[in-house]
Amino acid sequence: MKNNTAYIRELAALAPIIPVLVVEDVAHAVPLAEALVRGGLPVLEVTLRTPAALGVIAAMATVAGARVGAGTLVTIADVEAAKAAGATFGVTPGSPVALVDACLAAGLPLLPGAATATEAMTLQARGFEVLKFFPAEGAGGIKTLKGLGGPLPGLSFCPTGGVTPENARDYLALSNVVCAGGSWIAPSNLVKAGKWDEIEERARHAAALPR
Ligand SMILES: O=C(O)C(=O)C[C@H](O)[C@H](O)COP(=O)(O)O
Repeated sequence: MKNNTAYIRELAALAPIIPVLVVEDVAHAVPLAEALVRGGLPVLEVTLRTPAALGVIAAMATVAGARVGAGTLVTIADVEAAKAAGATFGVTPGSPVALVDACLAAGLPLLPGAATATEAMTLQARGFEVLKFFPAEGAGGIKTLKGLGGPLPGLSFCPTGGVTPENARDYLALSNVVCAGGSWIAPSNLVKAGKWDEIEERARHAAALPR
């Protein structure tokens, strides 16, 4: 578990924001990843929400500097497919035991999802120290993270779900937040329209957020 934590901490240290990506066309993968890396966001979470996602992961993995992970890991088959496609880390919205076991068995470093104290404590007992706080805004946002920080000072979080350019600064200012995830840097409409310059610009702003 030391390795898992070290790997996820290393990713979190690379940029304050992890762009959450929903990509429908494999042809968009390389220019999108290149724009995000150029903009200073090298850690990419490709959600397995589209039929193209595994191909997107494989294509993005060829981009120099990109650290490509798979999000929306929900089933054991997702874990195996993501690993085979070349994902170097995984992200789950929640953390059923069998899913966490599958990631450990696959040797896929994991940012496991948690929304409550019990979920966070269960993961901590298994050795995870950095968790995805999801869905961040829906689960109480900054107030909940502050609350968890009292009794669980050994845990760090990557809040995702409802993080925006407006509230990202406040999340990142919390002592138990190491980075945050969000879809605003590369929303589907900009990806579909091939607006790589606009995405790079959004990435640049996000990469400059203080923490
Ligand atoms: O599919 C997953 O596993 C996810 O990670 C869900 C994402 O966290 C949110 O969809 C991002 O939330 P927004 O930035 O509010 O759009």
